[in-house]
Amino acid sequence: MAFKGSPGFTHDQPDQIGILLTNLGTPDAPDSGAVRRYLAEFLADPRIVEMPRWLWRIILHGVILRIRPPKVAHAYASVWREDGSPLLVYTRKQARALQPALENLFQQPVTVAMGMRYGTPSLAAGLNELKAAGARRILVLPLYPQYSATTTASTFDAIADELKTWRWLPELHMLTQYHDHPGYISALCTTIEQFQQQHGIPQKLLFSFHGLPKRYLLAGDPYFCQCHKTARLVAEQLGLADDAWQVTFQSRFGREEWLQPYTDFTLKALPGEGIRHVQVISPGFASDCLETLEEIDMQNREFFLKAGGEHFDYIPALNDRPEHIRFLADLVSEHTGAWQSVPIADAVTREQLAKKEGAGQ
Ligand SMILES: C=CC1=C(C)c2cc3[nH]c(cc4nc(cc5[nH]c(cc1n2)c(C)c5CCC(=O)O)C(CCC(=O)O)=C4C)c(C)c3C=C
Ligand SMILES: [Fe+2]
Ligand SMILES: [Fe+2]
Repeated sequence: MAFKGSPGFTHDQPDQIGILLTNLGTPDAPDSGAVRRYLAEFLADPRIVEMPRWLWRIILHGVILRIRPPKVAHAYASVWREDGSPLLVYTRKQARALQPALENLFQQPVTVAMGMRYGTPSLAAGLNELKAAGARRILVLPLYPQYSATTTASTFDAIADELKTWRWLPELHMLTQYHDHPGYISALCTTIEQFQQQHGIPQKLLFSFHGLPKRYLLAGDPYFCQCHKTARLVAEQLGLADDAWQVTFQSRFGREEWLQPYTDFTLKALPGEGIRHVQVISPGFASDCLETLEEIDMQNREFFLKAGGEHFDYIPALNDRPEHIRFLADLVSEHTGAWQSVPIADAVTREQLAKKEGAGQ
């Protein structure tokens, strides 16, 4: 087999630092065809659905990809923006804002690229963008605060698949979680406090995280515990009473039991317990997306109000809020310390080389 060469590199280029921000991915358009292509790639990932392949292939292609795409495309259409899918739009904004923040911090050029685990732009495209920019030290930062094999490890699989084809590997570091990082917890507290200054204090603050089959927790996935720790740290920092907050899990898929309690069941039950004003935050989503804007802010809002609730607020994701970008820059800085101290001036730049040649040296 032939390994891909590295036309982006020559030996005289400085060893830049490159950051690859990654997220889950989203369809290219809010229509059935694009959603089917996206779901076919997403749901074929063995990290997402752990089931004998032959059986899953029959269910996926025989049932799910025939029934689900039109329904899900309709949901996407309800949150689609002029500039595209919210998940992609916000992740792109994060990458664009992070680059100057990091250059300011490091006082040296840094390239930030963005890639999606499923769909476009792919993780391979992001890695190749960094390579073309001369980045020989690459930090991969999946925007998943809580580790799960379904998301974080799956991102690693795709990074490894691409790097398997490279001849000259970069120095590589991949973050796997930041669920209890003080900067992340503080960014969440700031966004909650600012939101509450405008919307008031609810009777209950719900921390709603994307769910997983309970089987994955029992098999050792730390995701459930990390979600609980994130919520507890935020509640502690905000000084919330025990009955003023709760952790729930959303976005169930399929028939087996997922992590409990379920967000939708909880919101339907809360008015009966005398809770008329809730606020929901989804701290596991670094960027707003279908699962927050449609599932929480539309579907679950309706469940709560129909059950007798009076006031429902969704607190937006951290997205490109300044405190989020500052935190991400600090996080990257903490994990690239050694790289920052390796002077890139050690490598001879093109300009220096040209000068030397010009001077006949
Ligand atoms: C089928 C199993 C699924 C697992 C396990 C799962 C885990 C998981 N997902 C996210 C984050 C996101 N998921 C999103 C959408 C989405 N998730 C699943 C299924 C599983 N997710 C599906 C089928 C879909 C697509 C929509 C649908 O058909 O209902 C999204 C939003 C994407 C977007 O385009 O906006 C995110 C983000 C996490 C964090 C996670 C495990 C921890
Ligand atoms: Fe409100
Ligand atoms: Fe999901």
